[in-house]
Amino acid sequence: MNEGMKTTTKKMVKEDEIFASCTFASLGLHATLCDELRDKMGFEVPTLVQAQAIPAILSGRHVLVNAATGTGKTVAYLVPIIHHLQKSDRRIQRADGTFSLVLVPTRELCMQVYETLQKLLHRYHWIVPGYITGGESRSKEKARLRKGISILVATPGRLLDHLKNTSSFLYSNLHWIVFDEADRIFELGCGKEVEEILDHLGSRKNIVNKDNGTSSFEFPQQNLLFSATLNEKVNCFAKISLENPIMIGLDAGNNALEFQPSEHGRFLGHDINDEAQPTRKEKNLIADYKIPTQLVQSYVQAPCASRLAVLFSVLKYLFERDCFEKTLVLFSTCDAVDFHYSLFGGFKFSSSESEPRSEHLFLKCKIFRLHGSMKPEDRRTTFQAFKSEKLALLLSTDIAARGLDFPNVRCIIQYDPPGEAIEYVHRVGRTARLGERGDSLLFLQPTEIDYLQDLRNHGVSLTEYPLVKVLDSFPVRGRKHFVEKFVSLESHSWIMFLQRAVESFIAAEPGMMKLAQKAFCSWVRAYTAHRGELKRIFVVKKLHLGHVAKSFALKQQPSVVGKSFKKQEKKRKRYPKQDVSSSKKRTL
Ligand SMILES: Nc1ncnc2c1ncn2[C@@H]1O[C@H](COP(=O)(O)OP(=O)(O)OP(=O)(O)O)[C@@H](O)[C@H]1O
Repeated sequence: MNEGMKTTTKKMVKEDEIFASCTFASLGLHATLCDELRDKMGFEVPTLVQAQAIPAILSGRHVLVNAATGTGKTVAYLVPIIHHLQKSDRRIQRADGTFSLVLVPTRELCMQVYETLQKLLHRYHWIVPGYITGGESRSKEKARLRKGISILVATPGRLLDHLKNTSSFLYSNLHWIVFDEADRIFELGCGKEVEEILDHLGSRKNIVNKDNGTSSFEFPQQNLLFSATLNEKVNCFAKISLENPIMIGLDAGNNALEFQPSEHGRFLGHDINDEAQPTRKEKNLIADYKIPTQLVQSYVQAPCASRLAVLFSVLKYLFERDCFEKTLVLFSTCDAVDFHYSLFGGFKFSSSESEPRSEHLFLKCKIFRLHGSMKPEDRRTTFQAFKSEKLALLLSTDIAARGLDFPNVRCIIQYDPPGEAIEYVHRVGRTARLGERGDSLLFLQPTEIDYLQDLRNHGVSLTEYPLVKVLDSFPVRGRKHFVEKFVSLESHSWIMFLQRAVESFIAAEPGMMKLAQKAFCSWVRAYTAHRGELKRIFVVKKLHLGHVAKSFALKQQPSVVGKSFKKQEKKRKRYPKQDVSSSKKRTL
């Protein structure tokens, strides 16, 4: 382990691989905005992607940006929009309604973009930022929309709701539509919503433009697509919605992607949910993923029955020996997050069984949890608290996997593997941001090891984490143990000792037992939801339910689990597609 995370985190990136050798002013931005970037945000020079994207957006062309996680894409699209709005001949007013729409896939990302906007607009009180997102009070949102929001950040579902039901929402001046995390927006079943949104915006725009051409910009409406990963749906959407776009961050070969001539602003009549077969060129576009070069990526091979004890040990090691600042652990379901949150927060332990009074909390760091079934208020509090903590652990579903910018997260642990390799990229992208150091650790069971090949196919390779050294560093019953010959993880004395202690803790706490059983059921359900090619790697039939039970510190597999699992399997066979998408949504 010492050789693992600790030494590898020294892998650093050179400044000129992240930052450009020019100034914000030289990109054509207004002097006041440059001051704002320096004084309010602390940004002295643009990042490489900002140096490319800002002039491109200022030029009025459609833009598609593909850049690694944590390279400053948010500012890259917000700043040119603010530049145009602040220099408009006639000061824009709230009564003018919405000029720019930023679509994002999650509530947390919505808040994050909104906060950045607030800072950037500090000196431009007449440009009003706002957000609308699921889980908030509709009537308060309606009131805000009625007053007028110049730059609106929104999640697709709630935006569509207001487009249909809030007559006072004025968007006849809409000039920019930004798709942040574009590929994610088109996944999660949002593709249809996006199409409907564009339908509303497109048709209304035509009608209003006929009556009053209030647009004060010299170029037509701009569409901007941003993501660290692209997929076929984005390609398909880009082809029909971007006219003669500037493409940034696509390799020379990929730039050859042929864009069909399209009527400007034409979004409709093309179903972006169609499983269109990508052409060879489009396949090239999604072949290799951009991962921060300084990120150190490892995997650990842990048999199912020992997974929990391994996770516990790695976390203890990270916080106590390596003094990692912040760590994010990703799970496949909300129930799994709840279970581990309660367990990690309550599990006390003594390394000597004969002295139970010397028990102390096993993990001594602050622990947070984040998932889609929490109340919006709790989600917001966690999000803010984890941001400002110096040393903490966040347990989350994939809700934290995209776009979120938590400072000083040093390690990402994927306890449950992601689905598509694309998700792997975004998950690990929560660390090693903007040239900072970072580590990631992917848990795999021995039966899942082919997943590494799937990642390699996308140019992502991982090294094995030196687990045994970590385990050997923990004393059992007050004594250091030295394993002469390593047989198997399950028979490692520390793992056996810890597993027994956790199982006894769960057995003695009825509340914990319930959480464990619930988490178990949904974990198995989520496992069945792996799609396409990945079904070959994450084979449900290979799961040993007794061992899975152990990974939730249950001494045996509860009968209810077996029934639920069989029912789920039956349902899956009957409605394969429907089941997959609904499971995928539920996990957030
Ligand atoms: N020019 C700059 N100088 C210094 N810091 C910057 C600059 N631009 C952006 N940042 C900071 O870099 C971090 C990453 O930015 P941002 O969240 O926009 O990245 P991203 O590319 O959108 O990442 P992801 O793909 O994960 O969404 C943020 O903390 C942001 O404040």
